[in-house]
Amino acid sequence: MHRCMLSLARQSSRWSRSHSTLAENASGDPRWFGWQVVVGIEAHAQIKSRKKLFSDSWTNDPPQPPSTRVSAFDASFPGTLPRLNSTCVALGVRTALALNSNVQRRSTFDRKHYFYKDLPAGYQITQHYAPISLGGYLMLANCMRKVGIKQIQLEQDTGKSTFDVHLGKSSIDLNRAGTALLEIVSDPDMSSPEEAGEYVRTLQAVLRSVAASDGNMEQGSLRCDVNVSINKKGEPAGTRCEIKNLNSVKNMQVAIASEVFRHIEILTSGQEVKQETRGFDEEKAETFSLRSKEDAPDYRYMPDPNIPPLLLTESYIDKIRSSMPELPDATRERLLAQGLSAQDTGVLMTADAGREVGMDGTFGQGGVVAYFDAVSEGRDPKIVVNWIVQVLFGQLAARSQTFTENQIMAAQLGSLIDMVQSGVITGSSGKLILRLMLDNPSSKTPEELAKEHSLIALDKGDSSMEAWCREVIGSNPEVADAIRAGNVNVVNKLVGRVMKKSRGTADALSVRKLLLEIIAAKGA
Ligand SMILES: Nc1ncnc2c1ncn2[C@@H]1O[C@H](COP(=O)(O)OP(=O)(O)OP(=O)(O)O)[C@@H](O)[C@H]1O
Ligand SMILES: [Mg+2]
Ligand SMILES: [Mg+2]
Repeated sequence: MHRCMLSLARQSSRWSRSHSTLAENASGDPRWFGWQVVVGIEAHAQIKSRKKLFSDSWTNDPPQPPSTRVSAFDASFPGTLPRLNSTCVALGVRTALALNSNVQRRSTFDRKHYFYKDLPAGYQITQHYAPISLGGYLMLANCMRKVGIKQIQLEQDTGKSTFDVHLGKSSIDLNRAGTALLEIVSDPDMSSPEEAGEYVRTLQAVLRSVAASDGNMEQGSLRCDVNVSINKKGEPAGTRCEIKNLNSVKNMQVAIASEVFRHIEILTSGQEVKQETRGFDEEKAETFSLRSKEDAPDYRYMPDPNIPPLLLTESYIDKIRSSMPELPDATRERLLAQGLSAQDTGVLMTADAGREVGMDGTFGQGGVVAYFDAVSEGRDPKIVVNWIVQVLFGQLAARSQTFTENQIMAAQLGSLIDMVQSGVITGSSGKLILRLMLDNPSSKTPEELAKEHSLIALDKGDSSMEAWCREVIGSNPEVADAIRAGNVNVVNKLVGRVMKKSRGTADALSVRKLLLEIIAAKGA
């Protein structure tokens, strides 16, 4: 990545040097003075369903040995027929509604033909002529932009082929073949790499909130093709190039910027941009040609004769509409209204790993926001978010675990927080109990653990607390003298020693107070 950024910086400075005259009448982005950038994104989201789009085969989650999750239909055996998975349709409709798109009462499936080793049928089933949903938009909060959605279509994923250079052999894995995808096609409404990045992140959050997809670019459950063109202000849109196979938001942004610089160089040297499909070389931070428009395959789209039109009733769509979960914009507003900082809200929402979907498309538990909601029920949200973000996330990170591995139940964390708030245990004992719960997950209550480990906070009047204070004063007479002479701050040295003796069960403020009382009484 470092190299990518360097290379971009190089290109950027080269450009601004050679075109400094344009800078004076600059319009828009200083990185490409005088030019307008247009970006449209085709996102392919893998639908989080346990079965494939047209077969009864399980999907490959968690990943299984190659070609063990494949039915005769996915392997394209003669005589097999597709049967549409209703969960995938429900999740498609849910996504469409979340993107303010118009769900079509009638949609159809088509065959898109091309020959590739990971596509046994020689065609992919998609919705070319009549997609499940048309129109819509996504609001980007930071850059204040409304990005239009052109359409959303249901389609099949392909298998995977890998090439072993040492053996000189290609291998095909059909586990992914036939898995359901949603292709979400945006309008060309974005005008910078950053806006494209925000679009993808916002889309990820929406997909996760409706539990339609994990939307993870690195793991391939969200794959984006970006279309980029440039033009001068007031002139018609330029010729677009489509960049495929981008595996992170960061790479996507670098690819767009490098593509913009490439178009500028072509246009300023008097040539024309050719419409192309391009790949992205991460090492060089550059795009490269895959095929030109002339070489584009003729997909010979035709209606799939084996799949009848998908007819959705208004009441079916309404039922899904009325069971829609809270969408990210609404969640953010709700958390902010509860007094959480923008930063904590962002952390909770970013960590919200998505929810499990049942076979019927119903939601289970699992997301960070749902966890926060459960713990903060009847408690101060700001205190709860602090425990989750600072303490729990910190401890999980120290164990290289993610939130999905968190074994502390919301009820356990809730009573732990109550115990600290009411002074039954000290804050440091609370953190210790949380660590114990992570190390040895069990259904034990924090109270039981506190008793088991003798962590119940000591009263100021507790005899052992007074004994420890006297002991510490006795062995540090010079500190006691300094305090009597007016240097009260050094009492903290003694507080630390008493806390150590109490193994954190004493409350620091009470210890401080008691120490000062004893020292003053002695001095009198
Ligand atoms: N001038 C342009 N500059 C940048 N992007 C554009 C421009 N015109 C259209 N686009 C974007 O290009 C994408 C076109 O996607 P679409 O699925 O409609 O067609 P396709 O790329 O030709 O087909 P395929 O699905 O086979 O890749 C859309 O996201 C659209 O917003
Ligand atoms: Mg497309
Ligand atoms: Mg395309």
